[in-house]
Amino acid sequence: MALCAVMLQILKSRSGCGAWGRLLQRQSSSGVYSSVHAFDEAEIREKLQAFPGGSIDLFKQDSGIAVLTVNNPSRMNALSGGMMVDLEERVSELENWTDGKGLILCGAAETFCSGSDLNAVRAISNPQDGMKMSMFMQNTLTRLLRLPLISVALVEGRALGGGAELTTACDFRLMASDSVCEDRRGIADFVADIIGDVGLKKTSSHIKRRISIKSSR
Ligand SMILES: CCC(=O)SCCNC(=O)CCNC(=O)[C@H](O)C(C)(C)COP(=O)(O)OP(=O)(O)OC[C@H]1O[C@@H](n2cnc3c(N)ncnc32)[C@H](O)[C@@H]1OP(=O)(O)O
Repeated sequence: MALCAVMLQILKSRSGCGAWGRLLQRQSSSGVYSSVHAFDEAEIREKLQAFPGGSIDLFKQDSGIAVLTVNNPSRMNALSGGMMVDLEERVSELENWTDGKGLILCGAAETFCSGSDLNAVRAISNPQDGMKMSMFMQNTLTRLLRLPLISVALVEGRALGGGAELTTACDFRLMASDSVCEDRRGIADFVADIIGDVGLKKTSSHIKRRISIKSSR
């Protein structure tokens, strides 16, 4: 994978100095929602695990660069419930990786991610469970964004819906020339999905810049 090789070189050569060094000093922290918001993580984990399929694979290299792969090729790397739980666990692992410098987030089989698995989304049919799934993912993506690692989303093929959101949890997006990164629900929903209604009022400018990937293609 040529793009991946280029990113590895850039991360290896740049990490640990100047602005990059400052980025590395960011501290991991907890997500947005907790029991204060009536969020019961164990409950939603159990519900998500009822929708298995695919995996999120983490490969930590001795160089300090990790590769996180969204792996569900038969569904264009759609995120099943089990993969959402996997992602949270891989983020926890990265939060505890003291030797880490950089992270490449990519999809298997030369495509990025076609969003949430529509079978799981359809099955989670009531608004309460939908909200809990959204809170779970917002917590995970917030923690991914706050990792003290330089992170790059390597986009080949399609990054759609939740797949496009996933790219916004990285510091940078490197896109193949024929790749597509879009959310068909529109910018407002896109923002709301990432940070939620409460967070919307506090949207920081860097998040707004990330959203502009939709219109920049
Ligand atoms: C946060 C909210 C969200 O993320 S909602 C989900 C937003 N995403 C979408 O709406 C994308 C839905 N998928 C598509 O539009 C197409 O499958 C895309 C990705 C464009 C690929 O088209 P094409 O190259 O023709 O392949 P295909 O449709 O035959 O797909 C191959 C198999 O993969 C499956 N697949 C794809 N995406 C999903 C998905 N998000 N959830 C569940 N399954 C998905 C297709 O159903 C198809 O499966 P099968 O081979 O028919 O069994």
